[in-house]
Amino acid sequence: MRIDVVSIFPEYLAPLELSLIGKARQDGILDLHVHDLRSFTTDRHRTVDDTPYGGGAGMVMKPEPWSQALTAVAEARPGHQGKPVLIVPSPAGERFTQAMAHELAGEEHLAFACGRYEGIDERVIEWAGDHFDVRPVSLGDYVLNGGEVAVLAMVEAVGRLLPGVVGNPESLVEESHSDGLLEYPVYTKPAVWRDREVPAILLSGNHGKIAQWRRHEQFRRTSERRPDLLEAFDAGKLPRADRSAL
Ligand SMILES: COC(=O)c1cc2cc(CO)sc2[nH]1
Repeated sequence: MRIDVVSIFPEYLAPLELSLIGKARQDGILDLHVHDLRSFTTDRHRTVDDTPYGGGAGMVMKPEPWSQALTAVAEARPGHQGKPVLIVPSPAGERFTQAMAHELAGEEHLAFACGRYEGIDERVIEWAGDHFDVRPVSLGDYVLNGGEVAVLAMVEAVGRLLPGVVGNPESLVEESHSDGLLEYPVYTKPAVWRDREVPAILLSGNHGKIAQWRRHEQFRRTSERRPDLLEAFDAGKLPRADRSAL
């Protein structure tokens, strides 16, 4: 997978050189390029923003530098078929979910446009539709100062799903949201820690009972912390008898 990120703060993406994502880049699994939007300006001051039409506080990102940067990105991999996906982090975007992470992990080429200020001139989003599958995306119902932190999160969420990135692919199966529920609690040695014992079932060696206990805990946690997920969950997957534990 190729990933291109455009930002006025390219150094914000430095953490993507670390840990599993950094190793994926060294291993050639992930081909990540970060571009400074200002290198696509033509004026002496390398201007990327201006005042908003219609008034209001703050500044808006000018369209021309973005069109230059995104054209360069779209042309970066002429060999590959189809339009790259352009993710535009935005508080007004569709919600980023694990399902979307899985969907994006199947793409050949992802591009991320990191807005700052009050956002990017809307005409860029419209224009980009000729070159990209444009997806405004939000990490959640809160507002950051720019798209970079959202991109760090999304690149990690997507990158870790690529084959060869995490050591044991099994660990991707039983994690929160992989089956629509929150994950069960985990424990390790010592068996007793500060007078707190590990649930006895986990020491029983009875793998059927352990699996049942873990499933109960998934439903209990989801019911307590994210009832919205439970409503969305396909009730037919859990026999009624198991719900009695909730
Ligand atoms: C959860 O917040 C976000 O995903 C988010 C993305 C962006 C982009 C901004 C600059 O236009 S502010 C902002 N917040």
